[in-house]
Amino acid sequence: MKIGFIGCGNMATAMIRGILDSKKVTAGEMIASAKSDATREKISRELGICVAGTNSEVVDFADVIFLAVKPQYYEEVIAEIREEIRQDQIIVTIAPGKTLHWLAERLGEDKKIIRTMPNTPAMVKEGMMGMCKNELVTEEEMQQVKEICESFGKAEVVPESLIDVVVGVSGSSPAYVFMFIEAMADAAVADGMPRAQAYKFAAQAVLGSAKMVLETGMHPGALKDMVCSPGGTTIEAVRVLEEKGMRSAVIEASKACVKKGREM
Ligand SMILES: NC(=O)C1=CN([C@@H]2O[C@H](COP(=O)(O)OP(=O)(O)OC[C@H]3O[C@@H](n4cnc5c(N)ncnc54)[C@H](O)[C@@H]3O)[C@@H](O)[C@H]2O)C=CC1
Ligand SMILES: O=C(O)[C@@H]1CCC=N1
Repeated sequence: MKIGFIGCGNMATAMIRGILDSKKVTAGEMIASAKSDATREKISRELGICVAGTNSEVVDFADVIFLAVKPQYYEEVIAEIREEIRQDQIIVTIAPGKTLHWLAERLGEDKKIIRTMPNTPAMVKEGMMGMCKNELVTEEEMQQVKEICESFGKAEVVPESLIDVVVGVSGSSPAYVFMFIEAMADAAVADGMPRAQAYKFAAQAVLGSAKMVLETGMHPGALKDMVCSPGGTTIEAVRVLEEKGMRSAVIEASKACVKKGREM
């Protein structure tokens, strides 16, 4: 399976690295287009894949084509490649808001389309992707693309009605988690810990807590209770977090994120 990326910024680079490292696809079976000479030189040097100066070259070469440009460029890129896409190719989108219906209207109703939402932890092969497809993509093709995407983390098929929710819970949420880590580290710095050490302690606490949720299968509330000793330190922190509306802030932020995605 030959894989192409139109646009090669943060997300595409992370995904390409994962795919190459998995050895499911060789560098010779991958291509990416980029607009500037500087980006083309960087992709070629860092990833060793074929680099195209035009999006047509990607369409000409690949069986599976990831549209990895920002949502505001989707319309223009689709108009550019629409006539060149063959019915046996699969278009994979990674932008929020662009529904299968919106995409089929522009790409053509006869085109195979998979709509996904990845996230930047793909850079360290700990990504989380939600994906859905139109009826022209077979179950076997979906499975093949899913396996490719699992080379940079986890991937799960969801109904299209949940893709906007995926943006809030995993597509955008790394940003909230980074803010949480930064805030915890700021507090540690305020109490005298060197900054680099503070980031390490805060990030490892988040990593370990996430692993506990995934690996124990226990309820997050029960895991929280295990940390809170009666009359101890943690319950004091929990009391202040509740007073400051932490849960509500996260829920409202995530709902604003999902709402924005639906409007895009
Ligand atoms: N950054 C993130 O955390 C996530 C991003 N996404 C989505 O992934 C997509 C890409 O986002 P990023 O990688 O963050 O953006 P980016 O800005 O890092 O990369 C986009 C690349 O596309 C190139 N580009 C723009 N117009 C082009 C054209 N006409 N032809 C070829 N290349 C073109 C740009 O020069 C740039 O290198 C977006 O749709 C975004 O919404 C999805 C999930 C997470
Ligand atoms: O902020 C955004 O619009 C993109 C989509 C999910 C993460 N970043």
